[in-house]
Amino acid sequence: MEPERVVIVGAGQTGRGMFGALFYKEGCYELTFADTDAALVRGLREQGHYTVEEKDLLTGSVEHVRVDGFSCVDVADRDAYLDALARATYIAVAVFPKSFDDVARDLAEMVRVRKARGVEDVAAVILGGNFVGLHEYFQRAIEAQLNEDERAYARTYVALATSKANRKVVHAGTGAERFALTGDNKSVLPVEDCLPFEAGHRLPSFFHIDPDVELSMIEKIWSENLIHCSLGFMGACAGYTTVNEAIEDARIGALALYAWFEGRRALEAAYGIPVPDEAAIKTMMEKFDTPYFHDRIARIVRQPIRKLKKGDRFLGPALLCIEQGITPYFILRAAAHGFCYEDAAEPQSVEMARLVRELGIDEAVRAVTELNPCEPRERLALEMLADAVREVSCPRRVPEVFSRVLG
Ligand SMILES: NC(=O)c1ccc[n+]([C@@H]2O[C@H](COP(=O)([O-])OP(=O)(O)OC[C@H]3O[C@@H](n4cnc5c(N)ncnc54)[C@H](O)[C@@H]3O)[C@@H](O)[C@H]2O)c1
Ligand SMILES: O=P(O)(O)OC[C@@H](O)[C@@H](O)[C@H](O)[C@H](O)CO
Repeated sequence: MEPERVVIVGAGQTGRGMFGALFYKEGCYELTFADTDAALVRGLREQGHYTVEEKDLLTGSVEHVRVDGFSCVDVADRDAYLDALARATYIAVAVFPKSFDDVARDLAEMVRVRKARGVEDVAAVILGGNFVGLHEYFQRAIEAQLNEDERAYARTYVALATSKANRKVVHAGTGAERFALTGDNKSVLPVEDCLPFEAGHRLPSFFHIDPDVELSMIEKIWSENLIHCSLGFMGACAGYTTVNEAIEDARIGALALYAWFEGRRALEAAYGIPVPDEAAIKTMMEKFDTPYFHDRIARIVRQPIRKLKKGDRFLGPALLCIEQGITPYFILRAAAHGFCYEDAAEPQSVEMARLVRELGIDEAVRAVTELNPCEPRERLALEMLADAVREVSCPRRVPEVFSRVLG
């Protein structure tokens, strides 16, 4: 029997370091990496392998996984790319939200190719990315491009499943071999319980079929990513370069934890998800401050405008807090730091600084977050966030007339 094929869309850190390594270790799949970055595709193809360092963040023990025997395809090479998609049993997507529409367009084209070929084997599209509502977003975006027959075909033979791709993976850095990655060693991938394979079909052993992955994504993004980015934003303002430095600054560590608590209390009130106990909190903090991994703040805060939008790691839990009668003081205070640092190498931070300069704080906060001032809860979040930006940026922004009075 031919091996099942896997296409990984987005051959970056998560694509190679989590999906790639996990599928490779199964030992029974034919792997293809697809990417829009022509140099990455060419380089991976030439080298023919890459290494992932899988680390236990608490003990420092390490396993090196050398991934090889894969193919690579440039998304611009349409025939080859669509052919690979059409022949795959699993398609794992690991891109940022700004690329979701492009990937949805390609998946819709894949549906047409499969239908035209009369393919009746199921394909499972495993969606990854820090985004609340992955399944719904892709379903809408794909179906919007299909006619009624194609939609009916897609609903029968192409399953979309949200997954919680939560391995922390970064480039291995200077001195390491080209394309090498390093990260934690999470060995399971929670996957939505909706794969319509026939009875007896063997799923990858690392799939952990979960009845409510969308809710665990909400939990992950609105608490773990919330504290991560709170440390990142406040750390960036303090001039730190790694999350370890930020958490070792007792004040920043405590403020980030308070933000996390607000999010956790809201998750408990709204969804009944218990607030983790002290031991779990200690482990989480130890993993952030591990001596074996130095996550760069520049990575943690990348694309700050995305991170400050309505459903993401700050405004998602902040609005949930307001809905549940909890004041999201520390969440919005941490978020405010995103408006108060400027990194010339990060286009979205440069853009935010421009918005604040040209529009003033209130309008800049509205433009970045896309909160609706006519909706009472969103209006409260907007006003609290704008005031927090005023407070956090105070020494630099006190109007001249006040500073003269205040001396
Ligand atoms: N790195 C992590 O630790 C981590 C952990 C959990 C979740 N995530 C999430 O995974 C996603 C990817 O993050 P990453 O760190 O791997 O980023 P990355 O930049 O390393 O990889 C993204 C890759 O996608 C490619 N790409 C962009 N548009 C594409 C398209 N239309 N088709 C195919 N490829 C395309 C890019 O060229 C790039 O190689 C994000 O949503 C991120 O939030 C990352
Ligand atoms: O990937 P982003 O940019 O959405 O967020 C940066 C980090 O918080 C994130 O990559 C975490 O390391 C990851 O989500 C861990 O599961």
